[in-house]
Amino acid sequence: MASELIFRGQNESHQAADSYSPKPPKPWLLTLRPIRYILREQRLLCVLAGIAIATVIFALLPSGGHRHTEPISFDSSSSAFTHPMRHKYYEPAMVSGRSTGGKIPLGLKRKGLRIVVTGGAGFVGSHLVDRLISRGDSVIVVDNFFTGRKENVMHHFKNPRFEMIRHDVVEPLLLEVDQIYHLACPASPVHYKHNPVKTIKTNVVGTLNMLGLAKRVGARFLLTSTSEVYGDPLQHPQVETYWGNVNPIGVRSCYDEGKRTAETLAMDYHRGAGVEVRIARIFNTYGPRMCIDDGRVVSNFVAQALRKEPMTVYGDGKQTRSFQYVSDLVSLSHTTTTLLFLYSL
Ligand SMILES: O=C(O)[C@H]1O[C@H](OP(=O)(O)OP(=O)(O)OC[C@H]2O[C@@H](n3ccc(=O)[nH]c3=O)[C@H](O)[C@@H]2O)[C@H](O)[C@@H](O)[C@@H]1O
Repeated sequence: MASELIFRGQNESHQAADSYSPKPPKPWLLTLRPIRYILREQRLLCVLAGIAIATVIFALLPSGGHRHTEPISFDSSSSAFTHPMRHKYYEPAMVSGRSTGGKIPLGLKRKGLRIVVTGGAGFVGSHLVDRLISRGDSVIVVDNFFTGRKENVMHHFKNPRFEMIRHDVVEPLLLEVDQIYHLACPASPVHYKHNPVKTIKTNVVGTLNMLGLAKRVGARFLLTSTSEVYGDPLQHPQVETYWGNVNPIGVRSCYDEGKRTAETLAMDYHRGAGVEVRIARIFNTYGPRMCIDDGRVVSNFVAQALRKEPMTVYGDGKQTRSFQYVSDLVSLSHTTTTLLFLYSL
């Protein structure tokens, strides 16, 4: 009995000890429980979520805190940190029409633009490349060397801001650039009549490819057109609103109509796809690096004069042209890219 009593007593005390009376649950512990579970069991998920949150935070923060705020004037007596600095600093974004990005400490020079010059090894193109490089831009020359020559740009070969690609614009090309100067095409009658199909293909397909590139990367586009879009003009001098008098089936049509189509394409990409385009109608240009066998009147006359040969005047000699020196053209083309839509040079 005693043992029974003892046993019962033990049993009772055990029961008393076992009788579970939970503490009132803390509500915040209940909410933490699933989080603790996720932290313990889904570590990979947590790491990924952390990365995503950090990415969102860094993307929302401005990359250069001072860029979207008023410049801080460290010393009211000094103008060095006030508006002139901001003006200088904002300039590249305005020129390219979009931000050049990156964190640039105050006081550093503006970042140059990345520019592709098709036909950049040619007579006009190489002078344009000189101008862009001296301005501080990075230039990629694309040329198939049909009329262009490496010698025209070889003085830039050691410059890290210069690159050259042997490429025919008739084939597509993908480059990350801010601006496209599209000059590639034989411009002398001797050259373009030599291969008319290639000439019109360069003007149409080549321009299409370069405009496609401009659209894709958001680059500003300059088309170098020609006075030949006026054909045999009935109006003198030709104003930009004059539509011309062009023979669509003549021996010069590959160039004349090719450039007219190139202009149409440029304006359609502008209206239809929002590409920023400029068109420069270039007249008869002369200057250093012009090919001696260019076939145009200035090079012919100079070459004949140097050889002490008689100068050949075609027709009755009463025809007129507008002539310009290449450096004048290059500085105007550069202005045109910044300012105008259509410009007869
Ligand atoms: O002046 C222009 O706007 C255009 O010049 C050239 O076209 P073209 O007018 O035929 O240029 P040139 O070959 O230099 O001829 C100019 C004039 O001089 C004459 N000429 C040319 C060469 C020559 O040895 N002798 C000569 O009398 C031509 O018959 C023509 O009337 C180019 O095809 C275009 O790219 C350019 O835009």
